[in-house]
Amino acid sequence: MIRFDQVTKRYEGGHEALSQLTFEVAKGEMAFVTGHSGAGKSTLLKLLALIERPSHGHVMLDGQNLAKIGHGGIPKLRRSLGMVFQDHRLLMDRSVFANVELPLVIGGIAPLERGRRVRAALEKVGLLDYERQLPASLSTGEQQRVGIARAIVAKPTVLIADEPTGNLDPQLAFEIMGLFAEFQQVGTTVLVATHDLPLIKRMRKRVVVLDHGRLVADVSAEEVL
Ligand SMILES: Nc1ncnc2c1ncn2[C@@H]1O[C@H](COP(=O)(O)OP(=O)(O)OP(=O)(O)O)[C@@H](O)[C@H]1O
Repeated sequence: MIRFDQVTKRYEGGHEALSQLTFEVAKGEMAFVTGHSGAGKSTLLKLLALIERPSHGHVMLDGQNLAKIGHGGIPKLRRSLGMVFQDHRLLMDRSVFANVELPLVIGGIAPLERGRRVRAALEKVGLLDYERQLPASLSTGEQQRVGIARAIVAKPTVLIADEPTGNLDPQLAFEIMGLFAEFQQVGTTVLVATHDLPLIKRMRKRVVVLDHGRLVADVSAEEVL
């Protein structure tokens, strides 16, 4: 489903954020990407979302070489790829419903169908009763769940998340990760970047470890102690 083939990313100024990175994530698998600050975790996810492009090598998503997707193809790619960020990036002056609905509006989905899908997404994250509220009236954990509902509302085949639990206490973080694991259970491929090792250990999923842009360990779910 996801394949990095000898991927190097060098930012302007010569810094190499990823060096000859090769790994695969199978369809329906859930994996963590971890490593020190600056190891290249966010860069890896940005290449998948076409926020950045590799300097060398190929990134494949669902059998498609991302290098072949031009600017015009990016919205379509982003509909098959749900993205969750640490700072959830919600529109604070719009209701929870409107925030979650946004990808469907952009995708040209009809209003009736939008309502159905938004409520299904809010139900999955346990926020069905919150649709009329503004994000500011919700707790940090609830706001993060709105961000997750928005990421999954268009039923993406792949879900990527960059430090999605960074601001949350350990129990809330575990619950949010549990949500990602539930999406995996219904067939979504999930890739989560985090430096939270205790949380990774609790989840018992595959772990890809980066160090200065290089893959230094790839630990299967069964091997996680
Ligand atoms: N737009 C950019 N321009 C130049 N250098 C960048 C850019 N984005 C990231 N870098 C550099 O690339 C390296 C990898 O950064 P990246 O954000 O991918 O790491 P990370 O593992 O996600 O770190 P963190 O855990 O702190 O978020 C770092 O040295 C960073 O300074």
